[in-house]
Amino acid sequence: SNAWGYGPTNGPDTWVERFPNAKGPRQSPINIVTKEAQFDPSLKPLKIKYDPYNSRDILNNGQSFQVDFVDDTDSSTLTGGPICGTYRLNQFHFHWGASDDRGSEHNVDGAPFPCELHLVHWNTKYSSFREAADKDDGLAVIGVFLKIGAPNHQLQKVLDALDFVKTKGKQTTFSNFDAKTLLPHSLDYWTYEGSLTTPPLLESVTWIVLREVISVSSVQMAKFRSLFFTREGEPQISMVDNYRPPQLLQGRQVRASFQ
Ligand SMILES: CCN[C@H]1CN(CCOC)S(=O)(=O)c2sc(S(N)(=O)=O)cc21
Ligand SMILES: [Zn+2]
Repeated sequence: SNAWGYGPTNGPDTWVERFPNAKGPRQSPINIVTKEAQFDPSLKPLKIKYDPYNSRDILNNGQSFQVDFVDDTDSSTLTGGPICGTYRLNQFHFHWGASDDRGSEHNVDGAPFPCELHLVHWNTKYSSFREAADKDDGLAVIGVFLKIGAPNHQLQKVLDALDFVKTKGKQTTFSNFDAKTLLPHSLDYWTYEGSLTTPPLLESVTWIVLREVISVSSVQMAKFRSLFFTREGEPQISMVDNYRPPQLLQGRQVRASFQ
């Protein structure tokens, strides 16, 4: 099928054929060169308020798995930081590799991490997530790197649900999950103007990449890799290496919230 993906015939290098944004001026992810990220004292601290009551379900969408949130009120929001106004949490998902030496989308000083968490928020100046998704200031995504170390007990709650969403299209209820428990202690961040890292590659994302990592064990990484890109009953293709490589900065400035 001609659907986009991460394989040899439909992967990131082929996306430009159907999604011309791939050649745009503000594409993501990027390699963050820490020495070139300029401290900006005007950047505010991130203010993150997540209500566990809003978590709804977990879904294998055939490219990653995501935890969806009810976003019809301002109970799970992101404010402050580089953004103006209030952005609501819509979903979070991950990108990971076939082995621990790769998997993240952003790189730091040329190095990838085994996994990267994305928390996707939309600007409430627009009437819905779908309306916000293609506006210059429509989305704000918090990126968190995962590094191999001690098992992450908060993450384990998410991983335990993966047994029920092994194949594309599967979803199950996932309630009462506090996404804040996935964040590191420090909310120091790098920020730059970018895009979705998957088709349609819309240039509508203010990226907020946290400097502090969270831990994940190698056993937990194997659980991510137990998922499939494919539907039940189709020949199985393991869901691994679902990351886009870094894109050209094209003159953009990466700012740091810390010195
Ligand atoms: C598999 C499809 N992924 C995308 C689906 N959505 C786009 C909806 O277009 C109308 S979305 O806004 O939820 C996001 S955020 C995101 S990333 N990796 O940049 O954080 C990718 C996608
Ligand atoms: Zn993502």
